Amino acid sequence: MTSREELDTSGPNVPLLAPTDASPDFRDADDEALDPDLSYSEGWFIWILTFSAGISGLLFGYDTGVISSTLVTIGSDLSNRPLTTIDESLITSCTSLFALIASPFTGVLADKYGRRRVILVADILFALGAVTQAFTSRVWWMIVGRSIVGLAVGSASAVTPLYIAEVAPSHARGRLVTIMCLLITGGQVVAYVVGWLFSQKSGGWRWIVGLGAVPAILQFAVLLVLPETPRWLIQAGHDSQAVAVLTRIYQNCPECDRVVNRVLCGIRAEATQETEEMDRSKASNANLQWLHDASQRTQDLFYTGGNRRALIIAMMLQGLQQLCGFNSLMYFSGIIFKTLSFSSPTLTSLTVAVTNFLFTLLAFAFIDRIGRRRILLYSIPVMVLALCSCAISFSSIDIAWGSQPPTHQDDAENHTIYPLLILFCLTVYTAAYAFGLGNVPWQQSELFPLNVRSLGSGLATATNWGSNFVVGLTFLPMMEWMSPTWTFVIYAGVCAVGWVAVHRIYPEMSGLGLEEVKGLLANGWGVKESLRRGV
Ligand SMILES: O[C@H]1[C@H](O)[C@@H](O)[C@H](O)[C@@H](O)[C@H]1O
Repeated sequence: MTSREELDTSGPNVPLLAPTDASPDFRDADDEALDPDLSYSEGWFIWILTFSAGISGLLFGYDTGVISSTLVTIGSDLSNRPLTTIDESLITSCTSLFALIASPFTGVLADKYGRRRVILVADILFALGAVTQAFTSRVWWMIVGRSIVGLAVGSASAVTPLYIAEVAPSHARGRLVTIMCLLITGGQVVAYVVGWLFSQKSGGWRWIVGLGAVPAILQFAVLLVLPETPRWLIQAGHDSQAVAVLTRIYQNCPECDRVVNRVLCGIRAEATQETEEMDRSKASNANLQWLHDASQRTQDLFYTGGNRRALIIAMMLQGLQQLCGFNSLMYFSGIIFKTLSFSSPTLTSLTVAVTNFLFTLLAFAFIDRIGRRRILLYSIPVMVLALCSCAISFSSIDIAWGSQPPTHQDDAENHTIYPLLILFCLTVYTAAYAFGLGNVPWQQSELFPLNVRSLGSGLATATNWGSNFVVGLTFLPMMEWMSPTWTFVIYAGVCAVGWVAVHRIYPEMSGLGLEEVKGLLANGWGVKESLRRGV
């Protein structure tokens, strides 16, 4: 372990540059000239770090995607009876509920023990949850297994984007975090395919859920040899290790030493400021210091204007990502397509999952070029149009939406062009969602300064899971009690309100260093400054 004082002699042999400060004019000409990021392609090391951490995304996608096929293939294998509606609701929603519980705590743990260790613990939980589900013969143990997976998904979804954002060079941060989203949506496609392959086999559902343990074990093994993020290492006082990691990250950069120093200065300035603040307020009992620090961070998050604004933006985006209703398709598209008389509802549902994956791939290619804000402002109106067209199409067919199972009032009437039109609208909606809202909110970590980053990310992730839980719980009742037309009109309304919020308060973050964002939000929402700067 190396102390901060040792760093100046152990770091790269160039003079230290002044750290970027929190001035509203957050990026000066000198920064541009020195920008490490604009003219080189990142090396293999950063890709290894990103993909290794991103396996959590695959697990997240797989474990949320398998539920629909699992439920329809369990039959009477659990507790020697068919699943009741309550069983099905509990098995489905306990995962989001426990993810909601885990995510804010993850923030505190990731500060104390490090980002990587939290991912390792999540892997153990993923594997434990998968094995519990695969070997159980009781409904209650199935619920326990799904809840353990929920804890894993909640912590992994909070800490993985944080890990990736903290290791990524700023010019590629958007793309690298989007890899996690790519793996989430890829995991959902794999889940649908595995579900389809095993659904005909007796007891096939045990394989469907049990296979979730494999990527978890793989990730555990890989992450054991990979490093912590440079930002956490500096915060924890391991400066020489941070220098080593940064040097490997920027190895392809023409002015590697200079760039490493610049990044290091920015991080150190933030870490030092935080240490000074923490030193000023010591807990009376040393054993409770971590609790004291956590409460100090919480106060800092809520009472410092810039941090509070960052939290509002992050929570707003995560809430919007879920309340726009996309996961109702993920969980219930089979039921929707069955009601619309498609001959193979599961195969039709696969179009949703595949479209989601392909357009996340497109976002991966464009996010750093178009910018986060602009991508949302372009894609949300398409979602609104698609949802409204969907609502109109639903109003044109005569469907009585019963809960178990949905029934048709008049089958002949439903065999019209409208089911195809609805499929088309839902595909367009999915494409627009995947291009924007499906991934931009996961860029959340870049909004927060170091001292409140993991707590802020944890709370934003909790908003995601809370809203996910609400949509999962309310979609079928809304379809039944309010009609499909009004359900989709409400989702369109949420998207429209969300567009206005994005337009007013979400500044463009593309290309900014993590330490520079603080300056942008310090005195206001920073929208105008960010647009003046351009992406
Ligand atoms: O970013 C992901 C992705 O869009 C998934 O398809 C969706 O199921 C998740 O809820 C979301 O967080």
